[in-house]
Amino acid sequence: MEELKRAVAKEALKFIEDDMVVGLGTGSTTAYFIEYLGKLIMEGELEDVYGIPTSYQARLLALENGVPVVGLDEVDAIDIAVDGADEVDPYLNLIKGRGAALTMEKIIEYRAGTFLVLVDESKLVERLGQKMPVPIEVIPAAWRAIAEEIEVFNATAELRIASKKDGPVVTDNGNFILDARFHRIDDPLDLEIELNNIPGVVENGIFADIADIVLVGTRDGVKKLER
Ligand SMILES: O=C[C@H](O)[C@H](O)[C@H](O)COP(=O)(O)O
Repeated sequence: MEELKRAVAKEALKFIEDDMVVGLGTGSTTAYFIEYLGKLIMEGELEDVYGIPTSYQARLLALENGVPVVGLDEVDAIDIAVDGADEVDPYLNLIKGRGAALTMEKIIEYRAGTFLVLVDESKLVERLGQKMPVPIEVIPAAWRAIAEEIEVFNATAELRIASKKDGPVVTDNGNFILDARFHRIDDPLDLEIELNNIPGVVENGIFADIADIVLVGTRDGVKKLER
C-alpha cells in the first residue's frame, strides 16, 4: 500500500510548475507528495512555488522538507490543491476527514483552480459511506445535541476519541469530531448541504462536486480519473 501511495505522490509532481501556489493536503499520501515537492524545490528543479497547508501536519511537513509556506490571506489565487481522500465514488465525490483536517482542506480545495486527489485503489467505492463514516466537525458545546439530531438522517454519530490524549479529538480549530454512519447516502451533495445547515456544525467531510482529477495507485500503475 505504501508503494501505491508513493507512486501517486510522484505522479502528482507532474502537475506542479514554477510560480504556482499549491494547497498542501493532510494525511499519509500527501505526506509523500510534500516530501517529494520539497526535494524538487531544494534541488532548484522548481522555482517560486509556495504551499498553503491545510493542517498543522501539512505545515510541519512543509517546513521540514523545504516547501515555503504562505497563508490563504496572503495570496490572490490557489493554482492547484493536492490531497488524499478516504473514499471516492464513481462521480469523484469524496469522503475526507479521517485526519480531522476536513474544514481547512475544504476551504482551500474549494478555491483551488484544480483539485487533484491522490488515493490507492482501496479507496474506490460504488457509493459514499460504504466503508467509512462521514466526519463532522462541530462546536464542542453542541456535540451531543448534534449527534442526536443526526438520527433524523437515519444515521448514528459517535464522538471521536483521541488515542494519544485522554478524551475527545480536538481539531486544529479547537472543535470536536463526530463520525456519522448513514444507512445509505443517495445524494452526497444534498447531504453535504443539509448537514452544514445544522447549527453548531462547522463543516462535514462530504466533498461533492469539487474534485477535478483523481490519481489512483493500482498494482497495474497509476490511473487518472477525470470529471
Ligand atoms: O483529515 C484528513 C484528510 O481528509 C486525509 O486527506 C484523508 O483522511 C486521507 O488520508 P490518507 O492519505 O492518510 O489515507
